[in-house]
Amino acid sequence: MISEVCSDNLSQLPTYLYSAEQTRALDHALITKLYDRGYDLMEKAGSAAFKFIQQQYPQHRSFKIFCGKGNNGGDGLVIARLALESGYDVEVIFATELTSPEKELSETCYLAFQALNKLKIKVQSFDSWKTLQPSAQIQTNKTVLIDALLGTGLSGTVKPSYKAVIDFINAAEFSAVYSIDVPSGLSSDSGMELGCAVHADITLTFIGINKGLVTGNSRNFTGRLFFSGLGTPEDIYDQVKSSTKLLSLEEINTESYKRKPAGHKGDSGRAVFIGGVDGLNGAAVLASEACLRSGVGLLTAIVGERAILPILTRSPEIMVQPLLSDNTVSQITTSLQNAHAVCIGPGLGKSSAAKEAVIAVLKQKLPTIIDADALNLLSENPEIWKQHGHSQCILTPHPKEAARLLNIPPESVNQNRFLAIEQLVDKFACTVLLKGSGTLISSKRNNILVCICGNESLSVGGAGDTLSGILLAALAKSRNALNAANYGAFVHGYAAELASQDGVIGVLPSDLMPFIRLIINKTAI
Ligand SMILES: NC(=O)C1=CN([C@@H]2O[C@H](COP(=O)(O)OP(=O)(O)OC[C@H]3O[C@@H](n4cnc5c(N)ncnc54)[C@H](OP(=O)(O)O)[C@@H]3O)[C@@H](O)[C@H]2O)[C@@H](O)CC1
Ligand SMILES: [K+]
Repeated sequence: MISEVCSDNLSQLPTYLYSAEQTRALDHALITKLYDRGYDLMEKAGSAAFKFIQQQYPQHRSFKIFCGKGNNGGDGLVIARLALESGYDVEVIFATELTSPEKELSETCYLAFQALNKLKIKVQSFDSWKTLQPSAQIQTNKTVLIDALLGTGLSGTVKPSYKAVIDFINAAEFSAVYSIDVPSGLSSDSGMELGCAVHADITLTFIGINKGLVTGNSRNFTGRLFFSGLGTPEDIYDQVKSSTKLLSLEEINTESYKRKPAGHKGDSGRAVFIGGVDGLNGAAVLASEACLRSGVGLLTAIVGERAILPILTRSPEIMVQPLLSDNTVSQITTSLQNAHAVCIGPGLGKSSAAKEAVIAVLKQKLPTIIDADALNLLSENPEIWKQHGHSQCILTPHPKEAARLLNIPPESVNQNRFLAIEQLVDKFACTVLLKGSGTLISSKRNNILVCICGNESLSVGGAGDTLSGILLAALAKSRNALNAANYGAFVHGYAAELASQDGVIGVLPSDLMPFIRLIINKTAI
């Protein structure tokens, strides 16, 4: 069975995600158990890929198959043979010159090459193919380009000869670009392009889903991502332990989010939000409303003066007070007396009152969400966390905030989000939610969840504030930081998808509110 890797299919997808090395171990275990040779598995992968292309593009009878010299290229050669046997018009183009196939191709790829050779098809190198057909004459209409250049075996920056091919593919206007296993050039470990990568319309990946296909920049390249387990038996997966999981509702205990029929407001969680000072008032409005729509029982918002009126106008249910600049500590200590959870940071600013507020909050040792400016205050004043940090916190950095917390350049976070979250968890010993496409959540070493819900509608100001509000309600109700982080990320991302039904552009974080409510009512059962 082939399933699309998307929020609607989470229950059908495998639980674990794998590194390139782990995928190789899975392949090896599978070949040892079920097949005589790696080539039989390649036949299976190629055949699944060919059938899927036929299904996706029934009108297209022309394939241009770009191959590398490893097993990813071998998959392409199997597709080429099957397509020729089915009467398709096929061209096979190797990225570089092939002078001695037996020596240059991987062992398994060479077997696929020999099988294809029996059909007497001419295999060309990219350079000679390009010379013979100036780009103006290259037939792209009704032609599917199959990208079998590089798969999980890519290491280091893409070599110039391959980059030239990838640049050509991205510039040409084929009807569709279909990547086998991984868009060539994308790291299947980090989700970042290694110099360049193919922009696919569809990617079909096999056996295990690579971690790099669901986070980082992967969505810029994979197009729609599909997965086929190729009938791999369950016990093969038991042989390769992964510490990274796909976040689905099965990972979340939604029991605490239910309403008791005879419950009262305190049972639904008492929460306090601190932030939204003047100039940044909107953060408080969005976070407060998202918190209410996420079902919190009672919310107090301690905010800048100018946020009071808009908050009360939108949501008179909220108890609002101005954040005092001269008596911050006692104000916060009093407000938190009966609270189940607190969120500090969105629109907080970095004034001395803000710093005092962060310390006062941490001293209470309550379940706490630390976001935005509160994170920056921790970066600039590391002694605050050293003295007052605790494990019931959720830190919610975006990559730049994460870089500041770790005192490393932002590129280092982006190049390896999985490593960055491990370092954050090591350093802060609490739950961390690393924002970005394919949100990562972790509360202990060797245990990372990847949330694939959400889309580019969230790349606007205010999206993070809305997430903070959802997390605050979840934390006030569950009082379990990891569970609340998982649920909050799921609800926020999925609400963004539902709010984007007419397109992702122009969706406002405030548009998410009815969908937040809808998802919580549907899932907290
Ligand atoms: N295992 C199995 O049985 C099955 C595996 N399957 C398939 O195999 C794929 C994995 O195959 P793989 O391990 O052979 O690696 P692959 O992705 O083809 O890359 C190796 C090639 O890339 C090259 N290369 C590397 N770095 C480079 C760079 N920076 N820039 C440029 N080139 C670079 C490298 O060249 P070299 O460095 O050796 O000169 C070598 O030629 C997997 O994704 C799936 O599609 C399926 O058929 C199921 C069965
Ligand atoms: K590929």
